[in-house]
Amino acid sequence: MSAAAIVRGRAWVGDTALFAPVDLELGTTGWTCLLGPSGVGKSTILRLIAGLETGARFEGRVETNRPVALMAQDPGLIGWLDVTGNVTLGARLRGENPDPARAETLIKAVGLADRAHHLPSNLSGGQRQRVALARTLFEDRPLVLLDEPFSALDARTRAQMQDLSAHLLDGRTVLLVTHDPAEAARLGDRIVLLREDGLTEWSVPTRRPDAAARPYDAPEVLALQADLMRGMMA
Ligand SMILES: Nc1ncnc2c1ncn2[C@@H]1O[C@H](COP(=O)(O)OP(=O)(O)OP(=O)(O)O)[C@@H](O)[C@H]1O
Repeated sequence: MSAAAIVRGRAWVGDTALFAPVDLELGTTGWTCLLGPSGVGKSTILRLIAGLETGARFEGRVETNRPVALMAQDPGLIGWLDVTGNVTLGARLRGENPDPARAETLIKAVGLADRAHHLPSNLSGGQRQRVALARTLFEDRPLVLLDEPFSALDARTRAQMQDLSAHLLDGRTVLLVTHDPAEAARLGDRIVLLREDGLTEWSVPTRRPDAAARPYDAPEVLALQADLMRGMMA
């Protein structure tokens, strides 16, 4: 299997079809942005790839051939661990000795250096989301699934975290679920829209620079954003 992940099939919740047959193949590198209306099944696709329980019945084929990190919508932080403890949780659960310097660098990179020893209850929603992002980046996996990872962030911080993620996840396979056409226009090497009738591949006219998000104010990015918005409104 040359792809990093494959999802082929359809899903039901109870007797109701969630989406028509989908055929999604993720390459060995690059960002695929998945957009679509609320409740259509985007998180379900991520959870299927991650091998986790979903609320849906899936008939088809799911394959992955590399270690996965999933950042779910809910940051899922452990309340009695501080920021550093949460960022290094996965490594510690696996019985590894997490590299403190790497954790510190990532915590600084997400703008939380002065919060490293705070508990989640003392953080804002956006700060908690950045802890979850740092934890996902700390996992250092070749296949990374991000479910609305920047949704709680202000516009400036969101752009900064998009830049950081594009840089740190360069060369990985990333599947990003987002509701934000501007985000997809900055980050997508591929953009796919999921609707009840299945997946539609969106044309992405410009190549994304290596290890960088597209500039948020570039005319071609604004045009792609508008085009996506029109597609989502249709
Ligand atoms: N644990 C569950 N049990 C039953 N139904 C569920 C469960 N989780 C999700 N669903 C249903 O499955 C459908 C798809 O949910 P999913 O979270 O995949 O949608 P989504 O496209 O990611 O939505 P959003 O953009 O709002 O996050 C929804 O109708 C939801 O109500």
